[in-house]
Amino acid sequence: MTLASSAQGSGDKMRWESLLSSHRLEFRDGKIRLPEGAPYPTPDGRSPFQIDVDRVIFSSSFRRLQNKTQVHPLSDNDHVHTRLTHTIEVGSVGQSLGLMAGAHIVANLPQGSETTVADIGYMVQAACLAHDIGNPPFGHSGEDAINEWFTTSRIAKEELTSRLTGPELEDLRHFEGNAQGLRIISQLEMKRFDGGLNLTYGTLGSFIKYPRNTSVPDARRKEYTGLKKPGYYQAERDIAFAIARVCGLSPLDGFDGAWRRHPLVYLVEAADDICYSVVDLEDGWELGCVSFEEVERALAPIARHPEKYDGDAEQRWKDLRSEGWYAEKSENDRIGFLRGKAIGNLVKAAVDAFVANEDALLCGTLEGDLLANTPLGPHAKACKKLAVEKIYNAPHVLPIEMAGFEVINGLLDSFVRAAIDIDEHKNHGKRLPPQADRIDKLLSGKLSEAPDLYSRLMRVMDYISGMTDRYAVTLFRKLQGITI
Ligand SMILES: Nc1nc2c(ncn2[C@H]2C[C@H](O)[C@@H](COP(=O)(O)OP(=O)(O)OP(=O)(O)O)O2)c(=O)[nH]1
Repeated sequence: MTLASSAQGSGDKMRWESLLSSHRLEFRDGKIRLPEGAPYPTPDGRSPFQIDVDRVIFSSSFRRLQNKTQVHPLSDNDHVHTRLTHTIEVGSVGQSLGLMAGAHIVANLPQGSETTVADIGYMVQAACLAHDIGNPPFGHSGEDAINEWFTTSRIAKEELTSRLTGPELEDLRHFEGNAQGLRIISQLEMKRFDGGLNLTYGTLGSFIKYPRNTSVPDARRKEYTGLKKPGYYQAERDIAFAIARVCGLSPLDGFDGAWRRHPLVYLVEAADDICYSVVDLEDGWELGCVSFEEVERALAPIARHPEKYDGDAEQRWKDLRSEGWYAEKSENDRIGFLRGKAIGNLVKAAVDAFVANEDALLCGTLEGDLLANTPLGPHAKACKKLAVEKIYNAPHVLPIEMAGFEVINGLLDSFVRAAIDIDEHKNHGKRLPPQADRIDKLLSGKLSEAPDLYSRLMRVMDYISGMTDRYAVTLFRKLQGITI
């Protein structure tokens, strides 16, 4: 029996009334103030979750996604996706998923509930708009670079191991865009270290894709989808516990601070998967990594006649090619047609799977993600496989990712050195080296005002991971004396 299927009985079943909470994360005197009584009414008649959408969109971390890598770092082609265009698309698909699944959820809520279908659309959209907000420069290779530096660099091994606790070290060695995202929306943006964007618990619960900390051993990550990656750091432990408590997430037995996923996480995840499994192929074709025919063969079984789910994929591609109206279109138009149809069909299939598996979602027992539980799952998986084989490791991607690795290593060398020197200075009254002083000023004094070394290092991570690709390269060059 896997962990996913081990929740038993109605005692373990999560309840929509708590999962859709419109109470906001709030702090008083530096501590979380758990909600009491009814949520405050919104001042202007907007849905509380629409306010979440607006707060995420107007945050500076969201704006910086425009110059962060989706797949192709620092591309000269203005037509391929950045994290921002990807995020906007995920928000759009997420809203549709939320509205369609929301119609089913709201129809079955107890009488007197005020949650509307539109609320659920906004809730999923807000979580979608935030889903990549914690991504560092250079995408996944940026995450790898940070983790490798904190595991293998001389400074990390010789100077940090003895100064930090085990869980603190785990946070730094497992930098993860998802955990950083929670930190951004709940701590760093708007009200700094005072509840951040003050989002609703419903949106925060839908955002935490991996409701566990960085200390879960690698060997246990496969036991449940929600354990795959870290979703929060020690610094956000109280916030994660508050989200779990207010939303009523079921605890995962045998773990300290891990819970079953909020059911709407599955819609956020599906929106992300739907978008990138389709458009990464389109971008790959645009940049010459895959041929038009490869993309067409991959998308045709999803775009055409999805009701014939068991049909022969090859035959469906041939049927499509033989249709006169299609054959007359340009390749660009054909890609546009396939994209639109494929996304529409995947959305419908995901909503069907959500409704069919609602009980398992509320019990936290669904195995795998939502798309894997649809008849289109294998075709979506084939799209991802093609992207992994031919696009993510394309010849133009790898050298820039390697350069990104060097950039992040160089920045961490300088900034972590400064954080350690500032800590020594604070603890032993030593003279602050001039470079540490400059770096502290660059971060507006955030390193010297932090209470301890762990907090200083987290602020270094906030600064470096918040950089856009271009800013990281420019700053690195300056620090190396390449451009003054
Ligand atoms: N250049 C490059 N892009 C990648 C690589 N792996 C994934 N990507 C791209 C593909 C997608 O557009 C995007 C997200 O892919 P992932 O499967 O890693 O993310 P997923 O959303 O499942 O991760 P998450 O669970 O949200 O952390 O990043 C890689 O090795 N190289």
